Amino acid sequence: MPKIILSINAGSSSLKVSVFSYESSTSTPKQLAVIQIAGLTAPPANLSYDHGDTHIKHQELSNISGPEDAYQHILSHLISDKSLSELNHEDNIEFACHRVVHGGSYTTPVRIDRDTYHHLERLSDLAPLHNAGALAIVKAVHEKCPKTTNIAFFDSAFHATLPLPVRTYAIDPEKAERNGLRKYGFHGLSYAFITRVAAKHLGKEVRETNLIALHLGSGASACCIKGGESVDTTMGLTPLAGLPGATRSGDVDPSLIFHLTHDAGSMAQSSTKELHITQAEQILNKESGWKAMTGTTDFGTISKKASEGDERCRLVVDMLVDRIVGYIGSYFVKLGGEVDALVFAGGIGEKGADLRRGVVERVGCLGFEIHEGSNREPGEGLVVEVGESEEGPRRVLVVQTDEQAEMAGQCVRESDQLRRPAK
Ligand SMILES: Nc1ncnc2c1ncn2[C@@H]1O[C@H](COP(=O)(O)OP(=O)(O)O)[C@@H](O)[C@H]1O
Ligand SMILES: CC(=O)OP(=O)(O)O
Ligand SMILES: [Mg+2]
Repeated sequence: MPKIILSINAGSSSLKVSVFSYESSTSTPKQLAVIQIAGLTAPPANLSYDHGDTHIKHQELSNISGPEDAYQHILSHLISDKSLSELNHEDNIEFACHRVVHGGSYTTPVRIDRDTYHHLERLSDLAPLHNAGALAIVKAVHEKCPKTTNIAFFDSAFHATLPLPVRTYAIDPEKAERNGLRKYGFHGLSYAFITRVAAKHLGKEVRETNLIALHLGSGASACCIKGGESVDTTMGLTPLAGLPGATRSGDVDPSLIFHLTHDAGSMAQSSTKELHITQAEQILNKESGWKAMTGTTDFGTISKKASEGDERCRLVVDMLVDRIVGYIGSYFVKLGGEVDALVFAGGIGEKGADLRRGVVERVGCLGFEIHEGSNREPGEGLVVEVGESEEGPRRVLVVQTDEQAEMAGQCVRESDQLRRPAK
């Protein structure tokens, strides 16, 4: 009887769940269904579902107010789908894999027990848009599916290889050490997936592969990958640093916040007993980014309006391109010019042809060149070439990144170990 894995990805604007089956720890997990509720930050939320012959796209949902609600809805949907016979009861789920954005000092997946749960709870303040939602779902799985083993996979783990000078902030070293104040980096499950599939596509070993990878979704980041390992990334102590996002400012002068509000340090209304968010964090994480500049979090709409002459939308697109090319330049230097490919991924990276063209044109001086036809219509496939040159260095790729598949793959490989409670 195949075993079932539910792979749960709580992003800042969406909840994505993939259902996998597997036979043994040496087999490849088989994807059975993918279900997603998007638009959590821009109601109404909408559901998409793909399983066998059932394809639901953008079915509007009312009464979904957050990731926990979204999870309950997804679980009932999966269980009531009679054609998904492998999952007709909660007890069928052996593992639930949870994408937890901030893992602090954890560098490998961990089985979630009472201790790890409380440890992760304490990290929630560092990733206020993410960890709390993921933990609410862990709780829901624990209550609804008591036979399921919960495993946390960390977005920060891929960046455990960041060199000391890169991960160090120029602050008091003792205070930094005591409080864990350093660059962690995020979107690591996505970068691990991207590195593996891009290396395979390029016909190289992972340990020989150098990439400049861009994960551009509601949260956006870039990563410099040398010999298959992260050597720099744009997010920092929290996912706020680096590129701007849907509701995040990205990098600003740290003093700016004191000019934007007079009570930066007081607790925001959205704070709860479990989660402490200051006004400063609330404004920079939830009330900034392109939502603040254009009124929408949907970059597809912004991009379209920009091409129709809307000045604010044009500014948002140009600003994002400006920040991205700055990081590409920096990472190109860090890789000594030895770059196998520039990779676009995440909702915007995968769907935003105009943005890809804008970025690649600006880094033309480094030898990258877009192929207009394949960029417009990238075609199907996990890895697609959109650059002019399809051999040699300076390739431009679009990767359909899949954080859920990354977790399921790791879970299967380590299933014998993960099944056992920690000593
Ligand atoms: N056609 C499009 N062009 C550019 N961006 C798009 C398009 N369609 C969707 N997007 C953007 O993709 C983003 C969602 O990306 P995704 O990686 O799924 O997000 P999350 O951060 O929630 O995981 C949204 O900001 C959405 O606006
Ligand atoms: C870390 C992060 O920003 O994740 P997401 O893009 O899914 O919001
Ligand atoms: Mg995401």
